[in-house]
Amino acid sequence: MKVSIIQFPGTNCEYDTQYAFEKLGAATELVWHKETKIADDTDLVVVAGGFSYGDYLRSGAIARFSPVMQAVEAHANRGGKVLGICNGFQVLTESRLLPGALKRNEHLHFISRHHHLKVVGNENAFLNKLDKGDVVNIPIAHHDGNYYIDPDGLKALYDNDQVLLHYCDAEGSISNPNGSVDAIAGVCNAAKNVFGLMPHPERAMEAILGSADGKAMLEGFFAS
Ligand SMILES: NC(=O)CC[C@H](N)C(=O)O
Repeated sequence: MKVSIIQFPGTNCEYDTQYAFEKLGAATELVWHKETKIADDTDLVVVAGGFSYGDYLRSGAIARFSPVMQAVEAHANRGGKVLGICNGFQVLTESRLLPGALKRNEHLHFISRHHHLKVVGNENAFLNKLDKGDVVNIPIAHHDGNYYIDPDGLKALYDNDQVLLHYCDAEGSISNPNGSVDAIAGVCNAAKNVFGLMPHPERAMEAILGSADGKAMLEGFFAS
């Protein structure tokens, strides 16, 4: 499996992402945002987390215009898989490759800690190694993680199994750290080849660092 990881000025999770996928056995390449091509044989494009363009204007709003995003869009439109983690999720919503938007956290604070997530949708190329209702423990680190979508859009997401993850507590009851609509932590597009989430599975690859639950999430891509 080959994974292409996109870097913008201000991206800071690309090496963690590379480490995580290589640990699972993938070959990886880093792709600078000025590139206009991504390797034709890539199986997965990951838009990594961080603070692209310093989060000026709005998180992801400037990165969305980088040259590489045309190649990411072309890859997605061919049915290729794309995963956006945290700032990558913000870039994908700004690009309209994913529905909804990420607003400033409700309480206006940056949050950096582990948080539990409940699997809502697993019939996709991302979370198929987990069962619906499974609870995983994954770090979050953001100030703009407050997912918003209007009521019609929300209904469409549930009708089409596009809601992937809810924020919850260790027992699986809803626990919303940032004000997201329905405590949504991750979604996919209607075609189910573009995925985005605010939490960082690439930072949860070994128990000694707090959790290895990220493995089971990312392993889904190896199954399909
Ligand atoms: N860890 C990250 O990717 C940070 C995401 C984003 N820039 C925010 O703070 O909301």
